[in-house]
Amino acid sequence: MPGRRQTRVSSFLLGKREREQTPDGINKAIKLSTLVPLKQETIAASPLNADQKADPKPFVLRKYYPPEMSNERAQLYNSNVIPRPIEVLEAALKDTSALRNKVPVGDSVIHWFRGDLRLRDNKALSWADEKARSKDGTNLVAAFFISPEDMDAHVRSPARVDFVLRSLQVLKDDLKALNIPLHVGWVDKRKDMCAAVIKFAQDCRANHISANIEYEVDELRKDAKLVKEAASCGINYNVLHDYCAVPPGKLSTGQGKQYSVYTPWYKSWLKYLDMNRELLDELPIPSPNTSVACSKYEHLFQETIPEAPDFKKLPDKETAVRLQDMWPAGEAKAMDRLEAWLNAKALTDYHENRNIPSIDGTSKLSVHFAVGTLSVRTAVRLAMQRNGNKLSGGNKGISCWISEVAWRDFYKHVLVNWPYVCMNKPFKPEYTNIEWDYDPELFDRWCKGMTGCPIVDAAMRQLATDKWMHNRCRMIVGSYLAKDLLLDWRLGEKFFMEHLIDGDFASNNGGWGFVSSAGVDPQPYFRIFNPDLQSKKFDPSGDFIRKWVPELRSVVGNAIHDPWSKLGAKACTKLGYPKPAVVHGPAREKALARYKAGLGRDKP
Ligand SMILES: Cc1cc2nc3c(=O)[nH]c(=O)nc-3n(C[C@H](O)[C@H](O)[C@H](O)COP(=O)(O)OP(=O)(O)OC[C@H]3O[C@@H](n4cnc5c(N)ncnc54)[C@H](O)[C@@H]3O)c2cc1C
Repeated sequence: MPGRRQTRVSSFLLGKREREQTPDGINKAIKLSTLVPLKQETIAASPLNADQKADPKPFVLRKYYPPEMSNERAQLYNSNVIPRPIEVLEAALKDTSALRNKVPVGDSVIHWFRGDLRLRDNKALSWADEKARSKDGTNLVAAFFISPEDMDAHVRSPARVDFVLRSLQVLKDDLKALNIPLHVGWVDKRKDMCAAVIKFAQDCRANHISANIEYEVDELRKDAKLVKEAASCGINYNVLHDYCAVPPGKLSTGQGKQYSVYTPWYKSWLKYLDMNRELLDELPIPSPNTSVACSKYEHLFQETIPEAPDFKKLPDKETAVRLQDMWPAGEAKAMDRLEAWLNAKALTDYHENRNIPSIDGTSKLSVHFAVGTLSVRTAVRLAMQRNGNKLSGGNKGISCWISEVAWRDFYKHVLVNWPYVCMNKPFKPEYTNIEWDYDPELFDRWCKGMTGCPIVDAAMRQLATDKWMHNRCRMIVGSYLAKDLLLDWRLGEKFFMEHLIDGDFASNNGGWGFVSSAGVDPQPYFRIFNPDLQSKKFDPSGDFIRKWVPELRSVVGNAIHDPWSKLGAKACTKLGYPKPAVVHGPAREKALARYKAGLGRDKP
């Protein structure tokens, strides 16, 4: 194919996650010289003309390019030589506990909202409420800080940013009804976040700040820093586990290690929750501030929710209105959706239909879990109650749904225990050695849903329009990218984050690890999806393809799954449907050979 570039690029990263922190003496393996020069703007991946020179860095997409961590360094986390960021946070809490325990209540208590944009069933918010109510005249004050640099570093999609801002408006109104002000601050540089939070607390004469723990590496480090800096100012910064039904670190194998395979982890998750049902107890919404006491915060009540920074704005009004209709924001809408789902026949049929993308057979609650407008505890508790108080067994659809919700916990546990997955490092370090193709034309076709593989194209176009993709399709397009196209899976991972409304680091990274085989093992075997068979099995009628690929709407029967070989080039050209980018059989052989070579063993 003219202009096609085949370039091996393994020494730089494909998006910023984490700059490697380099405690003295243990960062020798990191070659800082491999850093790619800074570049601010996204470079669109586009085909080259035959006479254009191949760019050795076709996928330099973002401004931060820390080098990929060495396998040796990743191993240092596994062998407990480098403390995990959660351990650093725990140590900071422990070291400052004497100081923090002595802090008097103050004029107000701050709750810092982050990925928990709700009042109901919110651990740290409840703690702050209790603290505020422990002294007469103390107010509960809420805060949220927008940082464009954080949005950039976490690769937030404009759709997700928009959803968060809409949810903040709802939250502000709900809090106002309780006389609780919500301050939405703006912090340009993420390095200034701790200072901004402390300053806000001091302005409100607050001695206590609460927040729920976020598990991404940079967030854990930020919290550890804030615990110490706040303590040195006489402020108690208290963080609690809230984002999982079972907090990370609670489950371990017989050898005391974190599980890396889902099924035994899930059995342990069920057992733990059964033995500790109180973990699912609902926490009350905060009690109101007295209007007299909080009148001094009038200026905070008057504040408006800022707009998204320019680089995270939706492209136009029409898209904004469409997403608003499709994904109503805020806690009340999350509960409406959960309640409707718990009463829907689709829930009891979930085990049978959840893999069929043409059926509306899943909850579509992921965006609410991602931004915290819904607590996972609430969802599991209510589903369990609907299932005769059983977490497993009982109704097949309901127990299957609970087991899917558990995947979300699983990937957060993985992230906490193997923090290097947050640093562009595959869970299985040996997968670093796979030689990926970095072909801009193939990547461009995948992104645009123009691969000539109908089920892949339908799914990618669903993502472009709805900012959401069905789970089965996420697996199909992921496997197609990493195995049929042999493109670096991290390109796909990043593209998903840039577009999904429900983009969540742990679940996305876990999903991409699964489809590329470089992640934790859901099944202990290597597999390459055959997109044609997947299409026939999970979209047997072809309705999903017809919905999203208008070029193929008139195609009847099984030809819809593989039109170029069934209808021929002439007919497909007439329909305007692209020629397949690769043929699955040879692509599969090539992928197997590449994986075997990279892993240095007979079988991948
Ligand atoms: C390559 C890939 C990338 C993914 N990226 C994300 C992501 O960025 N954010 C995200 O929330 N999910 C992600 N998932 C998981 C899953 O596809 C979505 O959670 C699901 O499609 C959301 O739709 P739903 O709410 O209707 O799910 P339902 O089927 O109704 O499931 C209920 C909830 O369970 C959780 N869940 C279900 N399946 C999974 C799973 N495989 N992994 C983790 N959690 C799960 C979700 O919170 C979901 O909302 C990814 C999966 C793959 C294979």
